Amino acid sequence: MHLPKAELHLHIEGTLEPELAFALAGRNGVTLPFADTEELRTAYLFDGLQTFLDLYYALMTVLRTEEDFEDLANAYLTRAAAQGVRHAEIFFDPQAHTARGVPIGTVVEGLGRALDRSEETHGISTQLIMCFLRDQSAGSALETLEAAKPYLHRISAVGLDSAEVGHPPSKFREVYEAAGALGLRKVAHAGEEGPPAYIHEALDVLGVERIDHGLRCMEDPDLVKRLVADRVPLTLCPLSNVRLRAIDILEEHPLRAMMDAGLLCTVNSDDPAYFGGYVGDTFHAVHEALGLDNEHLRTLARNSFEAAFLDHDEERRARYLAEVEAYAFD
Ligand code: HPA
Ligand SMILES: [Zn+2]
Repeated sequence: MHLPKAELHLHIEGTLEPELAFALAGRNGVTLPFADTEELRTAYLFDGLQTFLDLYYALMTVLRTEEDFEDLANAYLTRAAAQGVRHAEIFFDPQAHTARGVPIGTVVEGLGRALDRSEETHGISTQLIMCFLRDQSAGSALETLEAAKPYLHRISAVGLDSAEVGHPPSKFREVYEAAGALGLRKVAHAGEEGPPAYIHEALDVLGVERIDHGLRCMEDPDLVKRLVADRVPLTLCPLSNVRLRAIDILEEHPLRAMMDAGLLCTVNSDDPAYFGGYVGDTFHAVHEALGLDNEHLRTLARNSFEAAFLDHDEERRARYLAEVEAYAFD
């Protein structure tokens, strides 16, 4: 679907398609524990976040050089452009690479090579969001922020991802304070598998401006009231929720109820190489499964630009919003 939109919840490592994974494995002399792309695809049956993460971390061992990260980002941007993405705020997981001996500079500079040319090549403006792995220690997150200091000109925000349950946002209070003091903006995954209390904590303790997922807010009516009143954006990922078994089938996704409740919902792809669709595919899927009409879809696109970190460039935001209003559905 070509409706102009911003993608605000996208893990660049989650865009690693099997074909590129095998190509990079060949280029870098890495042996994958799968014979071919077909055998790899059969591993894509997840029973929750952890089984997905195990494969996600295993596969990214093929990413080693700046060129690899550049190729990965270019492949994503090419697909995103074909699906109407005009602005992308892209997560990356530095600890997943530094733990394997790949320096953070290789990751950021490699991605940067693609992002620097993105507007010209793909017509997509971009930002980078550096995520801390919440199942690693708070000390490791602080070390990661320290290691990122030479590259902060390329990073606009910090985020929090990986295995959620048992790793509440409050564990990362100190590193979020430090990130805020460095002028970085703040988001966090919360309420994907974790309870609504984690969403409260992400807001109250970490001071985040957006909640990534936030699906489970619907269990807490007072929290919903708060998110509505404060217009806190939620970056929902419906196809991810189905594949990771947060909900059984897309037809049961609460997106429509969440929009009706007045929540500032956006729709995103999360890890599109693993979850069966890029963001335009996701818009199409919720249109079909939830009976969302064109005006619902336009609202989702409008919300994506409202929730984007474009405060330093309101002219650009206004231009994108005008594109949304002018879009003619076929
Ligand atoms: O959906 C996700 N949730 C948490 N961590 C992640 N890391 C990549 N994708 C995800
Ligand atoms: Zn995510």
